[in-house]
Amino acid sequence: LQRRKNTPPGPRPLPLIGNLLDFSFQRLWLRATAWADQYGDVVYLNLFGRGVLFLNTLDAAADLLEKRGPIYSDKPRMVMCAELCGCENIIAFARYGDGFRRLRRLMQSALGSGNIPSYRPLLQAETYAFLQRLIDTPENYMNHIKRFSGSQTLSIVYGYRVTTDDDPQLKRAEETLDLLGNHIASAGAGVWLVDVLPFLKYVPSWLPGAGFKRKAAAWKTVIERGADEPFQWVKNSMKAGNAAMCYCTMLMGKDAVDEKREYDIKWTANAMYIASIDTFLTTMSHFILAMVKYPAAMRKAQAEIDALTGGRRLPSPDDRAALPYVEAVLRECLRWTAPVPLGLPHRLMEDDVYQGRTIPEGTLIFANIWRMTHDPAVFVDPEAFIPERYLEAVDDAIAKKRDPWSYVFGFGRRKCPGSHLADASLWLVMACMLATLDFEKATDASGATIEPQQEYNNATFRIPEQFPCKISPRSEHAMQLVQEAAVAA
Ligand code: HEM
Repeated sequence: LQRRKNTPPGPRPLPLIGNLLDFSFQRLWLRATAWADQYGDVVYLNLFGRGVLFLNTLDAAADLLEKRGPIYSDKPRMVMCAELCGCENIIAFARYGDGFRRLRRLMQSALGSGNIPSYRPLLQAETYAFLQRLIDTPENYMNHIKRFSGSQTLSIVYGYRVTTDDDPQLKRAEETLDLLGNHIASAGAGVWLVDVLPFLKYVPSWLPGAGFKRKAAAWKTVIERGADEPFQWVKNSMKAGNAAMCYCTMLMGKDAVDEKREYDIKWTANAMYIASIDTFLTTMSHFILAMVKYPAAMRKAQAEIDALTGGRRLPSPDDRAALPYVEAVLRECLRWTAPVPLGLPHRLMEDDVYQGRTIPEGTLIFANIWRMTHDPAVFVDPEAFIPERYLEAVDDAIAKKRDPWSYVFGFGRRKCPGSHLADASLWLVMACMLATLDFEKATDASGATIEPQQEYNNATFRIPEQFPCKISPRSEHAMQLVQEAAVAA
């Protein structure tokens, strides 16, 4: 049993199954945080003998995932998801090595902070269209956010503009996400029998009991189609000479690219839309929730914007430095939401020792981002939405611990490559929503206020179910500004 090897503290495992009974795959971040309170900064469990480690502080995550990055950046072998269903081409599932480094470099070259200004016109066009839809049918706000995250991503990645809710490329993106989240990765949190007994990969598909292979073959077709179709669309537009500036055209350049580079561009493009849709959905729906629950913060942010623009125009990215309270609202929103509360698991590549305890090779490492963003020692009243906490003067060490950018995007060599893009896009959409819309609690037929309830049914992202709320334009003039901007974009 792994406990005998002087592993870090954690709940006592049972023979063979280890800590299986301690786990809950729904809201695992809350369970992991309760373990942190009981056992400390680093907590170790095992599942059928395989180690699972939770890093509960910024220091522990930095010590291992960043300073010891060369051995903490691998991904677990996922036979069903990665090898049989073809997801190994998607960077978030790629094993650590040369192929992974190639994909990473490619993404960084197009998504580094220096490239973000070139995406501005696309971000603005998508933001204005989204505001218009919110004004027209506010009761469908969750669908509008979904459509915004999907169409913004298709536009940035492929230069493809979505014009209707049932757009075929949007449907394709949704199909891929549904397949990944609800089918391939749903069985026991993504673990299939073939992951435990990899030799099953070689059994013929027609054998009874090999249904997983037939499923995998069908799902692989869907995954590949999700990557091929939009990429082929960009290539055709490039040939026709009417391709828009986007991630793919930026990397394809004017000269012919070799087959390998083209393959890498296609799959990183695919990874981008998979990775951005649910994270945006989670963050933006929590933003609305925060505005509904904390109207004083909303009013303060609106007053700051009005003082700058005089209500005569929409805020633009150039206004950012002049709007410190709006900046604090964005930071608090990322902290309060913690969109990916346990990050994505890394795999330790060799035995390691930390704080005198052994961590065995193969251990899955989770950064407990939820705990870091809700640690009462760092954030007073962590459950409350308080943007003012970022405006206090504090020393550098505390400022780093309090800065959500230090952890909500993960750590080390696998840290989110889309963080600069997410930052620019979220700032713009939130500033424009604050400038033009009011968010309030809904009322029922008798006029009584309905308190929004948060329900979460996703194991990886904190996507809330739609909650009742009232969204309305701040004024006739605000409506007009949105309309003009949406038509002009
Ligand atoms: C609010 C928005 C977002 C949040 C909070 C977020 C957060 C994260 C986190 C926590 C990880 C795991 C990092 C780790 O393993 O340590 C990650 C990975 C990733 N993210 Fe994001 N993300 C966001 C938006 C985006 C966007 C817009 C893109 C694409 C343009 C993107 C692309 C990716 C990719 C490709 C990975 C996998 C990286 C790898 O395994 O090497 N993300 N993200």
